[in-house]
Order: sequence, then structure tokens, then C-alpha cells
Amino acid sequence: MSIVVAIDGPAGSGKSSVSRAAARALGFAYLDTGAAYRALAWSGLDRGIPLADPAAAAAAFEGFDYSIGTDPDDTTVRVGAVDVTEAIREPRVTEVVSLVARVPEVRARLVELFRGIIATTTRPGIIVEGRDITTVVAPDAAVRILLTADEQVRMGRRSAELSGVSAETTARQLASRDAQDSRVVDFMNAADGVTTVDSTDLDFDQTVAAVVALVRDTTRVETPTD
Ligand SMILES: Nc1ncnc2c1ncn2[C@@H]1O[C@H](COP(=O)(O)OP(=O)(O)O)[C@@H](O)[C@H]1O
Ligand SMILES: Nc1ccn([C@@H]2O[C@H](COP(=O)(O)OP(=O)(O)O)[C@@H](O)[C@H]2O)c(=O)n1
Repeated sequence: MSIVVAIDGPAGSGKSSVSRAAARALGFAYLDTGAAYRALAWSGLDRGIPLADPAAAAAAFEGFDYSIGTDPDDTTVRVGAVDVTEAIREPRVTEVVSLVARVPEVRARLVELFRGIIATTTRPGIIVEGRDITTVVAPDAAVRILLTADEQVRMGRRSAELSGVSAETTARQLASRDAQDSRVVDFMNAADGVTTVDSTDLDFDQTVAAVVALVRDTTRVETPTD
């Protein structure tokens, strides 16, 4: 059985980048669960499915042939044969992804898919990040972390990544997406047994080091750099 590290948090808290770097340092696999919600939204847009209709969004799962790499150095996302790794980050997808994520049937199917990926990991551990990993997908994970940062800081980091979009627009969209997502699952408060890592005053390397230290201290795992 591989060690499971579950990380949740709001948009722009550093889940993807920190989890990927921590997985590299530990020799673990890495699973970005948000990519699946994004890919389903992308696929719905591609097929002209009206995603605002929950029944239509649930039906979008039919014919959704999804795959993602769990090597932290190759997280290629595919729908069928199409590489959508870049396309799922486009603002048009970000705008509608919460419509897909709010549908219970969609969440149930994706939770099963994530559990299947976790169960077949061949590395000593896997870091899984998203919104409901510590609470729903892997509540029994050996290490459970809520990664947070003040909203202003998160907005600033996300806006630095996106060229061609104003800081105000990025901030508004991020706040609105967190508000919509919060109605479905609570990722702003740590559940019982979940350790909060607040990166507001930490730089990127310090945040990665804090996560790696938590994994090492909790699991006593021997890692490549030991
Ligand atoms: N502690 C940190 N200090 C500075 N920048 C950070 C820190 N953590 C993450 N970042 C940067 O913030 C941006 C958003 O991080 P990302 O991993 O995409 O967040 P999330 O997956 O939670 O939305 C990225 O550009 C990332 O490099
Ligand atoms: N475990 C998860 C992961 C993502 N999501 C949904 O997927 C969307 C995209 O997730 P993401 O992790 O790529 O978003 P960012 O925080 O990286 O922008 C979120 O806005 C949620 O609607 C979810 O509902 N549950």
C-alpha cells in the first residue's frame, strides 16, 4: 500500500505547484484532481453540452474518456486521444468548471476514478490535491493537509501567472469560483485531524519544505534525499 498524502485548499493557495514539487522531493506520484473537473468541463464545451443544466452536466460523463499522468514530471491530461493539458487552464473552462463540480453524480463518478488511480500507484506514496481529498476522496490518508493563504496573496499569485487578464478580473473570478465551490464542499476550514499549512508568509520553497517535513515526520518515510 502506498502512503497517501491528501491536500485541499482554495484556488491559488499553491496546491498544484507545491504538491508537484513535494512529490518530486519524496519520490512520490502526484494526482491533480481539479484537472478531471476541468477536462470534463472542456469536453462538455467541446460537445456543445449546456453545462448550466445539472442533468446535462451529469450526462456529459457518458463518452468521457479521461486520463492523466501521475509522474510529477509528466502530468499530461488527455480526453480520448486529445492532449488537453493546456486547454483546460483556459479562462473559458475556468468560468464553467464549478457548474460541473456542483453535480453530485459527477462528483461520485470522479471520486471513484480518483480512488482507482490512488489504488494502482506503484510509487511508495502519492500526493493527491483538490477540494475534498481530506474529507471525501481519502479521509483515511496518512497525511492530511489544508493549504491556505490570505485571499489577497492568492489573488496576487494567480494574477501573476495569467497574462492578458487584468488583476481585478482575476481577483473577481477567483473569489466567485471559491464562493460557488464552497457551497459544495468545505475547503476553507480544516476537518478534524487535518493540519493547516498557511503559506501567506512563506515563499514557495518554504511551503514545499513544510509539506515534505510533515510527510516525513508523520510517516517516517525514507526518501531519496534522506
Ligand atoms: N508559498 C508560495 N509563495 C509564492 N508563490 C507561490 C507559493 N505557493 C504557490 N505559489 C505560486 O502561486 C501560484 C498559484 O499556485 P497553484 O499551485 O496554481 O495553486 P492552486 O493549485 O492551489 O490553485 C503559482 O504560480 C505558484 O507558483
Ligand atoms: N477535488 C476537487 C478538485 C477540484 N474541484 C473543482 O474543480 C475546479 C478546478 O480545480 P483546480 O484545482 O484546477 O483549480 P485551481 O485552484 O488550481 O484554480 C474547482 O474550481 C472546483 O470546482 C472540485 O470540486 N473538487
